[in-house]
Amino acid sequence: MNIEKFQESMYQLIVETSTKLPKDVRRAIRAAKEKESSGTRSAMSLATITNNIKMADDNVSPICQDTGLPTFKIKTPVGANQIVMKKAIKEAIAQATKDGKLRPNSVDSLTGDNSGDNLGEGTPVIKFEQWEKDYIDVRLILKGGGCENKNIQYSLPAELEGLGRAGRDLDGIRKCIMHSVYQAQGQGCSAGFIGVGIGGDRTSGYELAKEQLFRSVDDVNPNEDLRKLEEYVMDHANELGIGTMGFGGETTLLGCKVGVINRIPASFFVSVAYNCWAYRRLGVEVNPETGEINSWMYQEGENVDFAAEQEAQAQTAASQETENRVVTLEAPITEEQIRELQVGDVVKINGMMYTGRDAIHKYLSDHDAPISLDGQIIYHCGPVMLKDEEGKWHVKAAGPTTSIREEPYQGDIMKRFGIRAVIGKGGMGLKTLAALKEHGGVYLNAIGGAAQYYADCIKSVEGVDLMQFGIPEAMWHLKVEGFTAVVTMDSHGNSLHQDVEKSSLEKLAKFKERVF
Ligand SMILES: O=C(O)C[C@H](O)C(=O)O
Ligand code: SF4
Repeated sequence: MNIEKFQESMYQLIVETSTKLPKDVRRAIRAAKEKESSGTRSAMSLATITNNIKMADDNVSPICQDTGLPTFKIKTPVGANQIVMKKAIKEAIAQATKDGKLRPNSVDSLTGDNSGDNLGEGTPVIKFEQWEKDYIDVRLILKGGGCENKNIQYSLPAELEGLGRAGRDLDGIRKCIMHSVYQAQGQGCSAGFIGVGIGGDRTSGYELAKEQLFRSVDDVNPNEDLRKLEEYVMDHANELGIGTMGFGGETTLLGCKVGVINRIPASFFVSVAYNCWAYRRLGVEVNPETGEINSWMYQEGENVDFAAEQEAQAQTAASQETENRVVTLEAPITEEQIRELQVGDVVKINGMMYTGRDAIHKYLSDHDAPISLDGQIIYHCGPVMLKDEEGKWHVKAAGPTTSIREEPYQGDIMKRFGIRAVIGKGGMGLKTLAALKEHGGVYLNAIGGAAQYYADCIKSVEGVDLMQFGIPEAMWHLKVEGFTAVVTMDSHGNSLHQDVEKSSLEKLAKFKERVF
């Protein structure tokens, strides 16, 4: 095979997957958008999401800054050399990382060192299988960490919150799936897609669940029981009211695909792979002699380019036609300014903010801050950054990361350094809520996955500290303009996340009765 050409084809596949959502996913997102009434938080979030999809198309830049753990599934004709193919894929991955199409995401689990090129022990994942056909089928999924953390595996029989007993039958499986959507709340950047694997052991069950994410959103399950189950879940999961980003709303789930394999008598696993709206998976058919792409997969049917939606959003933003109050903030922020904010307010930020995520929060819990954070804003974000020839940094993608991971540290750090606002996504817990009240702080929810939209709000990179933690984990000093987020936890003890969790649990309990 022409291996240079094959490497080029793999590079194309990687770039396309990271920057362009497949057609079936776009249609599902458009349908969700059409269901939300205008002016609501969910409608505003979906408008930002569709705008972001269009920006990623135009900029050929990552849809979301978390480009995940690249996972390749490859089927080859007998005799194809898998060793050289693997090497070419790794080189294509390193090149795409260098070009800012992938974030350096491969981290040594013991030392925390980022390899910088996405290559390392176990990354990327490349799985081969042989088949009788005469072409190579390569599929790629870039599934980010936030939604991966919301995967869940049930061992039946089980006692489920809100739903009671789930037994070893189709109805027990139904309960697990409904519960999996509930437990994800908005933290996996809902509205999401789920792949479900019934049976197997813990490993093959999860494998099967992930495999389902390679199915087309609008296919029909050939197994009659599973078809009914998928339809049931799609009909009812949205009644949980979790909505986009967990803001409450009409659409919580965009797709549900279920597969089944045999199990052994003692084990009965239901494994769920949760994928965010930024459902980046594509595939190509490759000629095994020339290494060229014969055709692209998931490209049937209508394409939605979201150009009209982007236009409409520009008009809405201009007239600020939202049912919420819009407040402009610029750091340093005073306690009085924070105390005025209420859950539901839309905040537009100008001026400085500092990124800080997992490594920084751990570091700040027992070190001094490299700069004064008094009155400042911390952004839970691990951006994609590129350095130009003059050594100047540029932001290529910069959406929020899941905030709940910082729950053990956040409140103490805000109090100790005088931080007034944190921006992230998915909300935080009771410890942080209490600290916000005591200290006078606010939690702002940005739209998860909207990495192009937020990169555009960042006007310059003014500096960086703690680079030893690697690009996603360093503390970037960012100057922003018109950076929009929603107050979802205020200094008066209110939390939209807590409210949505409570109401969705009540709604979940409605699905307790046997259906199958
Ligand atoms: O690592 C990130 O940038 C985000 C992550 O995918 C998340 O959803 O929390
Ligand atoms: S930030 Fe959200 S959209 Fe991006 S990978 Fe994480 S879960 Fe997905």
